[in-house]
Amino acid sequence: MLLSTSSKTLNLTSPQVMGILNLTPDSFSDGGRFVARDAALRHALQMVRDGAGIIDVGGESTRPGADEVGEQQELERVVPVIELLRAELDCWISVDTSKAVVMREAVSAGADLINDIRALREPGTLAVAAESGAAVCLMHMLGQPRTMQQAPGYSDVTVEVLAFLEERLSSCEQAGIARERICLDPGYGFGKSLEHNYELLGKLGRLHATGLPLLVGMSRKSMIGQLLQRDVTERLAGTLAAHLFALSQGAHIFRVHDVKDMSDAIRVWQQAAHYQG
Ligand SMILES: Nc1nc2[nH]c(S[C@@H](C(=O)O)c3ccccc3)nc2c(=O)[nH]1
Repeated sequence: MLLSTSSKTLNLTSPQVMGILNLTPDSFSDGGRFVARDAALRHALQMVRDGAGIIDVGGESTRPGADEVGEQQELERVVPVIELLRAELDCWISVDTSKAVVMREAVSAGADLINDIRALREPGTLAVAAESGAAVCLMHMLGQPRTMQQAPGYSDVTVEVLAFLEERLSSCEQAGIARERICLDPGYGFGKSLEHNYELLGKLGRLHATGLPLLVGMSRKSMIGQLLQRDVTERLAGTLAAHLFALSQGAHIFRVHDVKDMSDAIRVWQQAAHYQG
């Protein structure tokens, strides 16, 4: 299975680790320690050495209740770092944004993948993504980050997430974005209760109905913390378990903070899976 841009292809026959590069002062787990650009570059270089095939650059915290970040502020955080990474790294670079202008400038600066938690529903984003030639990740979210965790409700979370992603898929195809450029993400932690998240993980295989690559991101999230009663610095074991379960269900891309640990876990899992009956 592959994920393509208009000029590059990512080979997904092997699991790909997406390393998180938070450039936000209020990002809930890194506490903004990577705001300085050289620190961001050093962290990205280390994540590539540790096995990351994609670096995900984010300038807007999507922490529930987080304040919206302005366009100019997000541009100033994200674009110079993507330029720096592009000059130094051969890996894929993704930009975690929902703003059309940030998508356009980030791809111009060298981003290969638009990672939009709002699945290209904001004004102008479908057109910008289509003309950018970049790959796209469409993620499910119920509501908006400020309110999404207040009382999320579904009749069948897996059915509804799949229906949402298929609707966004057809909007993308109508806008001229080829399926080969698209991967899908159930959006763990985005408008889901603890039970919704685990049902969505247990039934992740249902999303293969789309025939598209699946990206999952559960790293250090409350679905781990609430279940285990662990704070954000103590969620590595739970994060690895959740992502290896997703791998066993055929997921392709894993968005994590702890790249070295995820890379090691994948290698051990693959060594055993190689001999499976
Ligand atoms: N595609 C894709 N992009 C993503 N961006 C993020 S923000 C997330 C975090 O853990 O950084 C987060 C979620 C909730 C609160 C704070 C931070 N999560 C995803 C994901 O699950 N999938």
